[in-house]
Formats: sequence, C-alpha cells, structure tokens
Amino acid sequence: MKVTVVGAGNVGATCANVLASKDFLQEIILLDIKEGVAEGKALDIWESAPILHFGTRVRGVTNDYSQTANSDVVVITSGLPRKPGMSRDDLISTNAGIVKSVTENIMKYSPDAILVVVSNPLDVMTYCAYLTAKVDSRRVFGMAGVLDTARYKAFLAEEIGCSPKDIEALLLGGHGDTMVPLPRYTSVGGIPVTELVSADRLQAIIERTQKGGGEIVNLLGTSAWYAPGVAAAQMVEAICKDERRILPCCAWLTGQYGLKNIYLGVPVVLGRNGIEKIIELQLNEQEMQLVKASADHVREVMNVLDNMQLVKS
Ligand SMILES: NC(=O)C1=CN([C@@H]2O[C@H](COP(=O)(O)OP(=O)(O)OC[C@H]3O[C@@H](n4cnc5c(N)ncnc54)[C@H](O)[C@@H]3O)[C@@H](O)[C@H]2O)C=CC1
Ligand SMILES: O=C([O-])CC(=O)C(=O)O
Repeated sequence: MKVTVVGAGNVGATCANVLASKDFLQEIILLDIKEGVAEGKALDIWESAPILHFGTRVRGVTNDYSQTANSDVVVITSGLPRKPGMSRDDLISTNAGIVKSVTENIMKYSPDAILVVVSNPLDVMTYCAYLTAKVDSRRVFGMAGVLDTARYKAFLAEEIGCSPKDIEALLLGGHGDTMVPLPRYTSVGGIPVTELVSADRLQAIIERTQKGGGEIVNLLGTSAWYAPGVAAAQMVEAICKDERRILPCCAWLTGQYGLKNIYLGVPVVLGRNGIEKIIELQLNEQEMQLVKASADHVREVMNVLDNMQLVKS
C-alpha cells in the first residue's frame, strides 16, 4: 500500500518515520512546499531502514503531486502550528487556503484516497478538506481524539502510578479546550477510574487534558509532534490493515448525538473503507450538554470558514 504525508514538518515527518518503522507499507511519499525539506527528511528516514529493518520505501518530493498518484491514504499535516498566546482557531485564515489547495492537488492524482486531516483548527480543516474533496464523508476525517485520549491516559497513569497500557478511556467533542473526556467511560485494568482517583484529581486531569496542546506550546514555543505523529500513524495502520479498530476520530455527523452537518470527535470503527461505522453512546444529560457546548464552538469556527467563501458548502 502507498501512503502520502503532506507537510514534512514536525508532525508529518514524525508520522512518516513511525509508519516506515512499522514496515507494513510498500511506499511512503513525503511532500512539502519548501524546496528540499521533504527529500532530506525522507532520505534520513530511509537511511534508518537497514538499522531498524524495514523495507518501506520512503521518498520525499517538493510539491510534485504526480509522485503521490494512487495513494491509498493521505495524511494532511501542512499548515502553520500555533505559537504561545494563540488558539488553534487563530490559524484558520492561513491554514484553510493551504488545506484547500493541498486537497485539490491530492484528489487530482489519488481520487480514491482516504484523507486523514491533522492541520489545525482540526475540526474545521477536516470540514475544509471534505468540502474540497467532494467525496463520501467516510473517506475524510480528522486526527485529534487518539491524541487527546492518549494525553488523558498518560496523565491518569502518572496519577495512579500504573502502566498507561492498562487505561481504557474515551473522549468526545472538538479538538479544543471544550473537548469532553468521559470518566464514565474510563477504566484502569477493568476498574472504574472513579474508584482509583478522587473527584478533585480527576477534574484536574480533565482540565489538563483539555489544555494539553497549549501546555506543550508554552514549553516549546511551537506545538507537539511526537504524540500527534504517532496518533496519525495509528489511524493509518488501522485503515491499511483493515483492523476495524474503535478509535475516537473527527467525523462528519449526520444525526448521531442529535447533531448533523458538523465534524466532531466521536468513536468510530476504522477500517479499509475509512469510517466503517460511527458509534453512538447513551450519554447522560451532563455529558450531552458538554458535547453540545463543544459542538457549538466548532460550529462557530465552521461559520468563519463558510464566510471566507473559500470553498462552497
Ligand atoms: N490534530 C492535531 O491533534 C494536531 C494538529 N497539529 C497541526 O498540524 C499542523 C502541522 O504542525 P507541525 O508539523 O508542527 O508544523 P511545521 O511547521 O513543523 O510543519 C508544517 C509543514 O507544512 C508545510 N507546508 C506549508 N504549506 C504547505 C503547502 N501548501 N503544501 C505542502 N506543505 C506545506 C511547511 O513547509 C512545513 O514544513 C499545524 O497546523 C498544527 O497546528 C499539530 C499537532 C496536533
Ligand atoms: O496545540 C496545538 O496547537 C497542536 C495540537 O492540536 C495539539 O497538540 O493538540
């Protein structure tokens, strides 16, 4: 199988590197607009193949979309990351144009590809790719929930003093400070999390998760890439291997959770056709209110994109 990663910056290069080291793809194309960057990083990754023992051919190209032809999956990471003091939404004016033009170019050469969007503001950039690609929404979705859930699990593991491997958790909503970690759907080695962590500490962990991206931006001056890169790679693996994994993804809702015509994070079954199924949970009133508030925020930013009249809705 062939995967293209657009954007050879921090997230894109990490995603390509992780995918290559897993050795299940025939070819990875890394594409960037900056002359030489994708070629250099792809060559560096390829030179690690004899040490890591993988056979996936990794090639970099500068804006030459003909080389991406017939990709099975395309990961879109091109666009500006935020700096301290910015919100993800502040990136919309620059990144919408980038995501639109990248999607057009990709669709020209890989009309059957599945698109995994990573660029921020995530939910609205996924909407932008969907409007541009004009394909079934099951083939256009975004990466956020895998990352946000991983942060939530990592913080819980630290608090409990247990392995992060034993934590199962779920998180819904948009990829912003309104995201909704769900303690009622969180367990540790089969034990409900509320039996191991006090209500106060759990609330503090939920709030840290909601601001998890910003915590790293404040430390680094730019946004995270190791966990985001591996999160996107996990989604690509689930698709290419038709694993039918249940992962939280930013998906187009058509009435689920009482919401429609919106991209929002929900649990889905991810397989060879992309989103095979959206899973709808029986949320309680409080959980539903939080998801609705998150959806309201995403819709506001979707309206900003619509008003830019860049892509027709
Ligand atoms: N969904 C999520 O959970 C996450 C999303 N992000 C977002 O991912 C995006 C990338 O982040 P980083 O890799 O850290 O940024 P980066 O600045 O390291 O890399 C972005 C790359 O995109 C390239 N690029 C810009 N315009 C392009 C175009 N038209 N065609 C091809 N390439 C183009 C740039 O040359 C650069 O190499 C940002 O928008 C960031 O906010 C980052 C982390 C997590
Ligand atoms: O915080 C950011 O700007 C990047 C991102 O989406 C994340 O790391 O969650």
